[in-house]
Amino acid sequence: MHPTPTGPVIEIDGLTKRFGDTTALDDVSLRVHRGEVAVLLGLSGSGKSTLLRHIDGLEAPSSGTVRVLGAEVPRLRGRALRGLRHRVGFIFQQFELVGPLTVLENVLSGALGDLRGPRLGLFSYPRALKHRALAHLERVGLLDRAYQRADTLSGGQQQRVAIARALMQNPEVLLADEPVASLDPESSAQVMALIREIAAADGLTVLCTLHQVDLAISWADRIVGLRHGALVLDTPAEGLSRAEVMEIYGRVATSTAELEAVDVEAAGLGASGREPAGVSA
Ligand SMILES: Nc1ncnc2c1ncn2[C@@H]1O[C@H](COP(=O)(O)OP(=O)(O)OP(=O)(O)O)[C@@H](O)[C@H]1O
Repeated sequence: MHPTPTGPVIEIDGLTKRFGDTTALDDVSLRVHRGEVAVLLGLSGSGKSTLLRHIDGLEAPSSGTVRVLGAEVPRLRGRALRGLRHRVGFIFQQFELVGPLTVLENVLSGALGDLRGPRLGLFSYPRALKHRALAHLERVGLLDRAYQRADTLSGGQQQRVAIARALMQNPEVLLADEPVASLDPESSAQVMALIREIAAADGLTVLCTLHQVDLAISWADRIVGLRHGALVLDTPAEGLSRAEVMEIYGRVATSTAELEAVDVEAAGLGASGREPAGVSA
């Protein structure tokens, strides 16, 4: 359990990020409070990953401020930056596990920040850490897979291992960058339900990018929409209609077929990964 709220966990003000001629984020201001579960929606290239990366100090702003858990992230260096990253778990679309290692070793690697020096093999980890790792595996329903090679698991199982690894940090914030983009609908639903359950139990603040509009509405407390790097929607998810959300994508779609077509393009499964034809910015 984490301390009671004393203000926003994530405070972003006037954040602009340019990569050469590309404005990836355009004057974004956002507050996320402790325990909130928010989804970032937007077309491919709208700046979602770049926003998450600023929160973890992986990108530095061109202008504006990013405060996370009270720290000015762009000013952090060395130990202070590692300290922040310890409190912020990050899970990714491609799980980022070490395939030939066991599931348990992958989970244990989440605690490497607590240990001095590299670790080779299971015997090199303290027993107490192994117990913690096994407890997290039990929590994600994979205790029976602890000694299996990570790359022999299904995609959904691998993402659950990645969640267990993130939990080894005992994080206060969880960032998830398209955590279910490579999963089938059933595994997606399981992984998202698991994140929600853990967030509620541990008081985690979650910011998650997704491409599935319906899943976002049913799963999140709050929907934040980015379009061309600018924040164009920030609203509670409850009661939100799909059509309202689709405005993020540049138009109000009218038919189910049209909505589905936009979802496919938004997920980068369409031909271009850019805005649908006929969309005006
Ligand atoms: N390191 C970089 N160098 C140059 N351009 C970058 C870099 N990172 C991101 N961009 C550009 O910034 C814009 C936003 O990219 P970002 O990855 O944040 O979008 P996204 O909404 O997460 O997209 P997707 O849904 O496809 O992951 C894009 O135009 C991208 O090409």
